[in-house]
Formats: sequence, structure tokens, C-alpha cells
Amino acid sequence: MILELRQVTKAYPVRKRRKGWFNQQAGEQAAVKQVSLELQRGECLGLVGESGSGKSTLARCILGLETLTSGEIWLDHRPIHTGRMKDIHLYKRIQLVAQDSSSSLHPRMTIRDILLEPIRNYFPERKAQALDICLSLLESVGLEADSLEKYPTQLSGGQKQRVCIARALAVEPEIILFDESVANLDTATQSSVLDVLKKVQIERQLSYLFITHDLQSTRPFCDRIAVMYQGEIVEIFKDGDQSLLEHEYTRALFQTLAVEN
Ligand SMILES: Nc1ncnc2c1ncn2[C@@H]1O[C@H](COP(=O)(O)OP(=O)(O)OP(=O)(O)O)[C@@H](O)[C@H]1O
Repeated sequence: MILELRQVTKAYPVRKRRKGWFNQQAGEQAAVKQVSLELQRGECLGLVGESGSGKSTLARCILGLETLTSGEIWLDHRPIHTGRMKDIHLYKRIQLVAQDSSSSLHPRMTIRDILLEPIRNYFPERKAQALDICLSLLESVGLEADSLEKYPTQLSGGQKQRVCIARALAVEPEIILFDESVANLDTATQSSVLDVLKKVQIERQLSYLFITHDLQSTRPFCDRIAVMYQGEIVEIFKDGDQSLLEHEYTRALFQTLAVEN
């Protein structure tokens, strides 16, 4: 196992507005409740759940962007929830590809510079080969070599998302967290990006946590699917096991799919 979450809870303060007073804390609301999960090496684990169920909060907890209220997160048998691992070391091992790719690509940087940045930061000794690495990254996400000299604004949404994936791959992480990464893409682009992701996952033995509210697109792509509901993981299953589903929310999700198809 590469990543283990043990009873992870993240609660946010709830503040009440009072006229003429400072906002007062009126308790806490747990966005993530007692979540235990294991991600195996080379596995793609889907994380589905409705909006507000806590999926992104969980991803932020894994990346150390949130302090846990309680619980533990272990990366390859080392605790990472303590905040002792430096960000650069954590991000070397875990990368995030978020939903809105355009906002995370600097508009004044060419794709070449965007890809060179992580190579320079993480592998300064590869300076001489850096351009070749950029080209092979572009190839692995199905982009033409001439994209190198382009700016993000000259690319389509699907192409920008591929650049974000290439940038994450440049770091050579062991785990990639995808947070609704294909949600903004049309169906054809979505399926070609998923094909690319599957290919590089197999080639590089990567572990994926694939967050989505779209169970339909996730099913064939994931080895297992965890279902999050109101901050809790209520079920983990393999596609094809639907007859064994126990939680009402998961069964309702599958019923919606049956009606749609
Ligand atoms: N910084 C914050 N302060 C207070 N509450 C927050 C904060 N971040 C998230 N929340 C709350 O935590 C809950 C879970 O939010 P989260 O964004 O993790 O859900 P999600 O499943 O990723 O939703 P979506 O699919 O819409 O992105 C929500 O009720 C949200 O309002």
C-alpha cells in the first residue's frame, strides 16, 4: 500500500453573524468524518459523491493544504499529516490535477516554460535533456510537438488539461490526485484524456485517486470506487459488484445510471 488514511476528520468552524458584533464561532462542521482509505501501488481508486460531500477537502488534507482535526495520513509507511515533510518533498511524490486547468497555467508562459519549470525544480541535473523530456511528456499525453511554443490561451480546454497532466507527470510522482479533472471536457475529449491517463498509469505504475461526481465516467477507469456521502466513506466496491451494494445512497446512484442508459 502506498497511501493510507486513518480515521481522518476535518472540521471547519461555523460562524454566526451578529449585528454590531464580530462573527462568533457557533461550533464546528465536519466536512470529512473519520475517513479510512487505502490506496495500493498502481491502483486507480475512484472517489465519487455528490457536491459538498467532502471529496476536495479530503484531497487537500492529503496534500497537507489542510490541518487535520484528527486522524493520520501515511505515505509509504511515513506520516505526512504531521507537516514535517517539506512541501517540495511531498509534491515530488503526490501531484494534484485540478478541475480548472486554465486558471493554473500561467497565461504569459509558453507550454515549454510551463513544463520546464518542474523539471528545473525537481531534476536540476537534467538541464541538458530538459527539452527532450518536454517533448516526450507532450507525446505521452497525445499533444503535438508544436504545442511547445504556444501559450495556454492558444489551446483548447482538453489540450490545456493534457498540459496539466504532462506537468504533473514531469515531477515523476508516485501518486496523482485528480479532482474533477475531466469534468469540464466534452465526452469525446474526456474519453481520450482518460485513455491517456490509463496508458501512463500502466507505463509508470502510478497510483491515482480519481475524484468525480460522475460515476458513469469513473466506473470503467477505476479498479475500486469509494463512495463519499456527507463527509463519510459509506462504501467501497469494484465495478460489477453492484448487487452487493449496501448503502442507500450508492444504490440510488446506480439506479440513476440505469434510468439514464
Ligand atoms: N475552507 C472552508 N471553510 C468552511 N467550510 C468549508 C471549507 N472548505 C469546504 N467547506 C465545506 O466542506 C464541505 C465539503 O466541501 P468539499 O468542497 O470538500 O466537497 P466536494 O465533495 O469536493 O464538493 P464538489 O463536488 O462540489 O467540489 C462543504 O459543506 C463545504 O461548504
